[in-house]
Amino acid sequence: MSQIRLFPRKKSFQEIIPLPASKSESNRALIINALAGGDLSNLSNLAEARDTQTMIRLLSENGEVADVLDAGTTMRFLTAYYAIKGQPKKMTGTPRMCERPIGILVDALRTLGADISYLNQEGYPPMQLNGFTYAGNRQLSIRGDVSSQFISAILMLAPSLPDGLELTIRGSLGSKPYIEMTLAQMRHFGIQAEVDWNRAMINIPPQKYQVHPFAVESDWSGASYWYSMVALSPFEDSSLELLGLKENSLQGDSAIQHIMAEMGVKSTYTGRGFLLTKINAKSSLTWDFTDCPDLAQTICVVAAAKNIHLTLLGIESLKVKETDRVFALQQELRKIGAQLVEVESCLRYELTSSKRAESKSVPEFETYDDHRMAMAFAPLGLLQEIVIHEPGVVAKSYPSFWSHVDKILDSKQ
Ligand SMILES: O=C(O)C1=C[C@@H](OP(=O)(O)O)[C@@H](O)[C@H](O)C1
Ligand SMILES: C=C(OP(=O)(O)O)C(=O)O
Repeated sequence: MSQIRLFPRKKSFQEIIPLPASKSESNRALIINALAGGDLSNLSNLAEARDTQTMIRLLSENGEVADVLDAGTTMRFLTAYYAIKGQPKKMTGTPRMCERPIGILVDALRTLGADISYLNQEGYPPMQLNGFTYAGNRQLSIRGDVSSQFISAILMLAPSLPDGLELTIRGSLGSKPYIEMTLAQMRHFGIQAEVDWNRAMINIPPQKYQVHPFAVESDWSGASYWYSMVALSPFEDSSLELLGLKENSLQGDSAIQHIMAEMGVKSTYTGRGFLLTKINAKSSLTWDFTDCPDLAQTICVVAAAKNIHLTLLGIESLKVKETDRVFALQQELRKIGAQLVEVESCLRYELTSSKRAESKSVPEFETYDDHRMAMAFAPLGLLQEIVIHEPGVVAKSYPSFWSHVDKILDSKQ
């Protein structure tokens, strides 16, 4: 079993972090650019994330099997891409990927004319894509409460359908900023869409994508762990400058600026990114994570370590991500004396922590095959020696994470 041991340096830090690029923007850019007929040189600053590197590899291969490993966007976006292109393909991934739902996307693709069969369990990968015969339906209704990735996947293909698409989103909608990111990137490549959020309708006439150069922004989800570092540093003059973040981002996780303003970090735009400095934190906070589910782990760990009473809303989608993140958080937060409790079935959780005692024993954190468990707990290494198991999980979104951590913490693999 591999592990990394982190030790506090007991002094302040002032460092520059060259953040990695966003895998969400990269994976959209790759699909859209492929649909536009552009080559890879058109896209700059593509993510080093394994999820993106897997997407690049699969788009360049002509094999019968697409194994996406544990990449949700890669699975959902490529399923729609190959299905509507009529490309026969077996879609598969890690055992966990085969437990993550895909039935809503498959049903929508079947309505449009895709021939898809499940190879194991109905509603879950692996699937066999057998071809596409357009069914003539330009109207499609899709549930929005399980994963926005199904909607993004369909939207990117919509301009290529013979009649375009009128998409209605049913029920509550999670991760909406990711859908807005999809539409913004489509717009960048020349696509006009009519969006009526009041009626939850998106109308996309049939159109051709135009090849335009696209530069991927740094990753705001990855930035969140550096916000934690500043929030948890015991030294008032600790600061970090995060490079490559835009003042007006397409990424919903840029909300970390506002959450952390309440938890002790001020963000100042520098023209090439953001400077993070320490300010006072509130003693309690309620946040709705419906729009930014990937920030929930980051925020839980900081709240637990700083004894901030946290009420979490909108975290139900966490159960179907890389792991059941609610369960994983409950198990690991206990090790620093914090309790994450469901108080209203799936709707509201409370995080409370007893005063964090400097424990004699070194806490060891499991990572559940989830990059965000490793990265969310790492900042605790500023407060005491800790161990993180299977640190290699970070490769999914942020392969250079530990080398960046070396700038402010001592470590031993
Ligand atoms: O579209 C995207 O790039 C993503 C959407 C979100 O998933 P859900 O829509 O399933 O919440 C997010 O959690 C994931 O990391 C990336
Ligand atoms: C949920 C995530 O990714 P995906 O769904 O694309 O696997 C994530 O990166 O936190």
